[in-house]
Formats: sequence, C-alpha cells, structure tokens
Amino acid sequence: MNRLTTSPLEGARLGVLGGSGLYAIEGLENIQELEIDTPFGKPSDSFRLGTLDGMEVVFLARHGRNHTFLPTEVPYRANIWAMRSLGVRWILSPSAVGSLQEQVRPLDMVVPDQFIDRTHQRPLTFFGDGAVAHVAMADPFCLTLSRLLADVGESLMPDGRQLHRSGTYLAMEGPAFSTRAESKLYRSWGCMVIGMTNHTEARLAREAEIAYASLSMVTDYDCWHGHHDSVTVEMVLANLRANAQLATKIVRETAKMVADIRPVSTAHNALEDALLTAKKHVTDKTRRKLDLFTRPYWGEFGGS
Ligand SMILES: CSC[C@H]1O[C@H](OP(=O)(O)O)[C@H](O)[C@@H]1O
Ligand SMILES: Nc1ncnc2[nH]cnc12
Repeated sequence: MNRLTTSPLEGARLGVLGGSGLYAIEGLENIQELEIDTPFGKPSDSFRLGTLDGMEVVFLARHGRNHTFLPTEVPYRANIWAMRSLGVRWILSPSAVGSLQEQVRPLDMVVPDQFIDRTHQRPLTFFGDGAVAHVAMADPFCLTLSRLLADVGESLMPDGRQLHRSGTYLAMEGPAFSTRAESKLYRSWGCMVIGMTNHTEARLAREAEIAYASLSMVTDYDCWHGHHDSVTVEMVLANLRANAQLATKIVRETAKMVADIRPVSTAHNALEDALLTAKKHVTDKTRRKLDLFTRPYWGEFGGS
C-alpha cells in the first residue's frame, strides 16, 4: 500500500457546519458562494467560502439556510464530500443539544468525546458498491481539534457558565424529541447530551479523512428533569439566540488557532489501514465515486 509522502494540510481549509439557529457566520469576509454537485447528490445549500480571521473557511448550514431539511433528510454524504472537494481537512460543528445531566446546564457548552448512535434511517458510509473499508471510530471526534476548541472555549466562557471538555453525545433519529422513558434510559447509560446530527457527520468525516469536533450548545434539559419544562423548539431557539454570539466568538478564535497550528490529526490518514478491498477488484464506477478520498492509497483514478 502507498504511504503518504507529502503533508495533506498544505492549503487546507476549515469547514464550519452551522446547526439549528446558525445559518451564517459573522465575520466571514470576501465571500464566494459555490453550488457543488457530488456523486452523493446535492448538498443542503450553497457553500460560503471566505476568510475568517486569517483562516480560509467554508461555511454550510446543515439544515439549509432556511432550515428545510429534517435531521434525517440532511444530505450528510453530499455535505461532507463537497467539503472535502473544497480542501477542507478540519470541521467545527456548532450544534444544539439537550442536557441529560443535572450539572450540564442550559447555556453551558460541551465538547463531546464519544457517541452512542440510536439513528436508524441514514447512510453512514461512502463505501459499499464493491469497495469495503472499516475506519477506526474508538475516538470518534478528533482529539487534537477538540482539545484546541475546548481550550479556546473555556477561556471565553462567561462567569457562571461552564464548558464541559468531554461527554457522550446520544444521537437520536428525530424529528420528534425523546419520550421520557428514552431520556431516562440514555441518562442511565451515562450520556451527557442528546442531539440528532453530529454522529452521522463524524462517521462520514472520518472516512473522508477530515478532523471533526463539535461545539455542543446546551439549550434544554430534554424531558427527564423534574423541575424544568420539557424541551420545545421555542426553548431551543431562545437559548441558541442567547448563545449565538459566544459560539461565533469561540469558532472565530479556534479558526485563528487552526490557521497558526494547522493541527495534524489521526483522522487525516484514517483510510491508510482501513481499505480492505484491493483496487483491482473495484469497479470504475465505484473508484470514481471514492477517488477524492482513496487517491493517496489507490492512486488517482484515470478511468472514464
Ligand atoms: C431545533 S431542536 C432539534 C434540532 O436541533 C439540533 O440541531 P443541530 O444538531 O443541527 O444543531 C438537533 O440535532 C436537531 O436537529
Ligand atoms: N433535547 C433535545 N433532543 C434532541 N435534539 C436536541 N437539540 C436541542 N435539544 C435537543
């Protein structure tokens, strides 16, 4: 198998996947709008390319800028493929989550380090159609990027509000919120927060060799808490509005750090030991679809 010889990070960009309530990013300059088509269909919206405090950034609203995609319907594969095609090698994902633990309060932030996946209606891989790969997911978020994000976030949290540096994100299908029995079950599993989008993105980002980290903004106590109202969209949006400026500040400061450090991640060569099918057994159609990711290992695909 060929080994990587050049740095994959020269000229690499930072992607930002804006979640619920975050449909643009303040401070992005020299914006270019790009429509991208992919072998996995059309992404959620056009991409906004620009510079954010010295870093080249690509922004996408994951539910579309008018919030028209359910969590199940978000074209995750197209979004991640397109990000990679634009040279993105790091993704920050500011997202709304409910809290499953008393000490994790609305308006706190979490940089999660684990997932439990309870989604069941989504494609979770770019592979298949005759090409098999098994990437490592023991650490599903990039440890290096998450540490950077948590350091920056912690330094910017106002008094009385906390950034939690680790925790398990329970990924549910939605769109309805959980039942009380489910919420209590997830608590008993030790999960810290609950959301509907990040796990799917992290899985695909890993296959696309993109480092992924989440800035999970706590908006509610889901529905398990005896003394707090159960989650509603209104509650989520009100707390997101209250947190939007801080989230933007954290993303901007982290972008500066990424520009300076250009952190290397194990995600950047996740396919190196993951590809199982020898390329001679893979059809041209599948090679073409996967070429963006498999090029360093299988060589550039020259077929028609
Ligand atoms: C608006 S409440 C449910 C919605 O909020 C979260 O969105 P995102 O992860 O895109 O910030 C959650 O995952 C649901 O999609
Ligand atoms: N309680 C909750 N459950 C699922 N997704 C959410 N996003 C924000 N709050 C949520």
